[in-house]
Amino acid sequence: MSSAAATHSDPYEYQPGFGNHFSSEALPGALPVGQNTPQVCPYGLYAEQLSGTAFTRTWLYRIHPAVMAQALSSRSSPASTRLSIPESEPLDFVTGLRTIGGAGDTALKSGLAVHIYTATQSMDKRAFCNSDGDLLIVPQQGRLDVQTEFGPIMVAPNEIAVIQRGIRFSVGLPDGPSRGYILEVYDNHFELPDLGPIGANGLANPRDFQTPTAKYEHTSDSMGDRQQQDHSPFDVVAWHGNYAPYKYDLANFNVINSVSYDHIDPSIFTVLTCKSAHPGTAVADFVVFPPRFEVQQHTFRPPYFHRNCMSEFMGLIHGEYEAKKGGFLPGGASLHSMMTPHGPDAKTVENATTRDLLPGRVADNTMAFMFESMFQLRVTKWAVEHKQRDHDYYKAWQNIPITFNPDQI
Ligand SMILES: O=C(O)Cc1cc(O)ccc1O
Ligand SMILES: [Fe+2]
Repeated sequence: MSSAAATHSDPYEYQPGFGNHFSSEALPGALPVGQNTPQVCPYGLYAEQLSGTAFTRTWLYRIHPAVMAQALSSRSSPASTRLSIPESEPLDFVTGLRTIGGAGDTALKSGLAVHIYTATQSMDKRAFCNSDGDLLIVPQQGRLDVQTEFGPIMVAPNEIAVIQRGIRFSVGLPDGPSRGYILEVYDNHFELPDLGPIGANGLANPRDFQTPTAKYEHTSDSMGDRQQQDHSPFDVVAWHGNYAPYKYDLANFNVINSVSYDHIDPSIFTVLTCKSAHPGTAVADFVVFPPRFEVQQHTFRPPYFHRNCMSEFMGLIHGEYEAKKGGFLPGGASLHSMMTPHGPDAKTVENATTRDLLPGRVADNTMAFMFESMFQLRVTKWAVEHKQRDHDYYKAWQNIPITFNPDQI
């Protein structure tokens, strides 16, 4: 931490070098030693991560998390909402589909979209085929009985289904009114993440993915969406190949995490990824926050405060999300756009900084998820103006205790 020679016109101190890992303290001992996210930071500061890319990031130790400044402005940009099912409206999976936002261009096969569906009716003699991209469907309420050209898939809340570009399907609602979330990617297919040093097993294991078996319908009823036809599109009697829909039960996710100290980047919870052409970045990652043990010592265990170079769309399938217990409801959704400060709410902070760090569970019976993208999502007018948008979301961070004490050390 040497300083470059100050000239008379420049009174400030600097750290020399280009692209180094720098570090700087305005008060001695303000940087935590040997870890990024202590349970309580020196001087009562808060840890906040600012990421520039997957490979460039800096930890800031500050008096107020950046989200508090934003909370003061009436134009707070993190957005949160809860979706209700319009029970009296006859909507099926396709007519009940609404787009929250997206980026890119289907014509160039580049980008993604985030949708939600609320449906009250099964698709009746109607089939759907998406030519734009692959769909990752996350039911939140009600099973989906998905008839595909490859055979049927029954997908329940806490399971996901992937239906790729061009595959015809029709959705029945065996449990009545249903809702859920959809991630659509235009570029590539979803893949399992590279496991790197994790090795051969862990996270979502290949054996737990389930692809349907052939089942055909031989009818002469008319069926079709924009296209009419006098027979069922589900008349495939046999098939083989490596392009087929599948489902996956999130309860099978083999959770890997820190068993010593510090909060790990949530990329460790990636179920599926749609890679971009740039190493280390994804068109979209599908990430889950499952029930698990938490054992990290001398650590602030919940998600840390951060400003991310990726866009984060989150939903909750059931239970409570660890960073906003009670403040984020099943069927809700939040969007923290690129570089928008966010983090745990005031209650979570208070508990996490004062609790005994005994080994314990991160809430049982919970499943939150995140669609995380390298792209900046443009939000639709429909979503921005939705009457259930939570305009009080910023209040989650208003009462974070300011614990800074410069005389502490
Ligand atoms: O914002 C969130 O709640 C998602 C999230 C979780 C986590 O454990 C670390 C970073 C992150 O963005
Ligand atoms: Fe986040």
